[in-house]
Amino acid sequence: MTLQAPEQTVPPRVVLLDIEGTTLPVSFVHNVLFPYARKHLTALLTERADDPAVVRAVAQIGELAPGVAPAEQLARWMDEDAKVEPLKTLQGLCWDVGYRQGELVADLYADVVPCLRTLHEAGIVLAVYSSGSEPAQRLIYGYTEQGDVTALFSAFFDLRVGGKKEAQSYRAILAETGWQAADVLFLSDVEAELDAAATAGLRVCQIARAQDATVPSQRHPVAPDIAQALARFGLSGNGQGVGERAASC
Ligand SMILES: CSCCC(=O)C(=O)COP(=O)(O)O
Ligand SMILES: [Mg+2]
Repeated sequence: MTLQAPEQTVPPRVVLLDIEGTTLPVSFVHNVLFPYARKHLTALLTERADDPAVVRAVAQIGELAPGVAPAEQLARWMDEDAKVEPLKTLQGLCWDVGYRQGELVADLYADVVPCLRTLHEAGIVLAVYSSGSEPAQRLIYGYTEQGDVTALFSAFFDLRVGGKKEAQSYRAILAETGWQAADVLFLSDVEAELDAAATAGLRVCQIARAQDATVPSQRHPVAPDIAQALARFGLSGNGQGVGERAASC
């Protein structure tokens, strides 16, 4: 049997989680969520033109793409899978209707909820960092097959703090929360995001899901699921060396 040493002896106090490709299959985002938003976005722009969130998003589109019709610019961004705030805000508004009407239910990976529940009970702080808007993140965890699990999370970060491939965004999260960089473990499937988080001093591990065919990182620790990532960082079920923060997933 091969024993793998934990990445560091002191386990993290905070686990910061990406969504797409980490807790939720990429296919759910690209084959369910994005098409749903694409289908409903144009109607949303007209039917909710007075909604302050829509007004603000349309104004942002005007600043980012002057002279382009909002619906046209949104279509371009969706084609490119651009991570821009007004698109993410408006997609979130579309999904809000879909979840409330029972048309959408977040298809989280099976290991996610049991694992996060155990961590939460062990006193580990859980937080989300996704390009999807904070309301969209809350919807995902509010409408899962296992029910509403948003209470497991202490904080939700979106593009308000910056892009996920920028080290400055992770520094902004640390500044806002007061967390120490070395206490935070960031889990993501995207190597460039891990690079940025590591540059800001966070501990990182790639989640390389077989279902998503994630290409394993050559630069960072890699695990096939969240439970095995946590075990690498001393948050495993055997409790060795992690005291009250021991977690079993
Ligand atoms: C939070 S809802 C859907 C995710 C999304 O809109 C997206 O662009 C994926 O972003 P991530 O940062 O989670 O890869
Ligand atoms: Mg991801």
